[in-house]
Amino acid sequence: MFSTLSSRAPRPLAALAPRALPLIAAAPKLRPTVSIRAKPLRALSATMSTAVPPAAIVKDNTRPLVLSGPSGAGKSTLLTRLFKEYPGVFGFSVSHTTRKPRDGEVDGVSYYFTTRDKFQELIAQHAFIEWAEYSKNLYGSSVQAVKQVVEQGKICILDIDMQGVKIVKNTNLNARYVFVQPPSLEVLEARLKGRGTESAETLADRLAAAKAELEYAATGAHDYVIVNDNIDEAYTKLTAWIKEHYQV
Ligand SMILES: Nc1ncnc2c1ncn2[C@@H]1O[C@H](COP(=O)(O)OP(=O)(O)OP(=O)(O)O)[C@@H](O)[C@H]1O
Repeated sequence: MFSTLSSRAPRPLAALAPRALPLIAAAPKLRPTVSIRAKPLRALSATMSTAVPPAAIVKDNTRPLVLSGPSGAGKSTLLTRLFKEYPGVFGFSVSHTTRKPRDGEVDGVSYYFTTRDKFQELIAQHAFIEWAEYSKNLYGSSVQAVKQVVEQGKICILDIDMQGVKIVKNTNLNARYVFVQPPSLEVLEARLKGRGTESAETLADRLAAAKAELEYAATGAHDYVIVNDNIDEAYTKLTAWIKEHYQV
């Protein structure tokens, strides 16, 4: 039930989702079936002159931005750069935890500190986008906490995996979805090895999960896909897309 994939310290909205939560599969995108070449020229020009222009993109900072992709695809690298370039514009939601506060930690700022019973209640209410257990403590990211970031006037970023994406799609958060894709599974493996965070076992788990992530992305579940071959180019694509869809 609990995630065993992550050997790193938990961070907001980056933990793995519980496998037991209900999943909603995304529908594949439909392609138009009418060929304009079948029409006579006169009809074609009439169609072109009366064609409805594509709807303008509405910039809406209240829509959370979901960044997903296989572990090692480069999400953290891109987000670190984004937060640095646009201080105060983006925010992560505050996570819930059952661990005790450390010196200096403030409830509602560092974490929402909660009891195990209350946490279990929230799980039963499907309040979490993701939750997991690390070192006998529960950590979770709630839909409500995302809304609080939006209420503060920040663009809420969710760095989540496929299971989390499916859950967010089943909420009223009205998010936008960007997928960060590695150039290949071989390159992904090399990057994960290079990061030095994985044992042989977690590496194999992450690569298996990566295949499922790529298959899910191939269904057209995301609004935009960035292949992270070169990090500078990937970052330029991300910021260009953000400027098109958000007021930054
Ligand atoms: N375009 C790139 N070229 C080469 N190395 C890269 C590129 N993008 C990221 N990396 C490196 O790949 C490793 C994985 O990147 P990162 O930690 O950002 O992935 P992630 O998607 O956030 O993974 P996780 O979900 O496990 O946190 C890091 O060591 C990072 O420096």
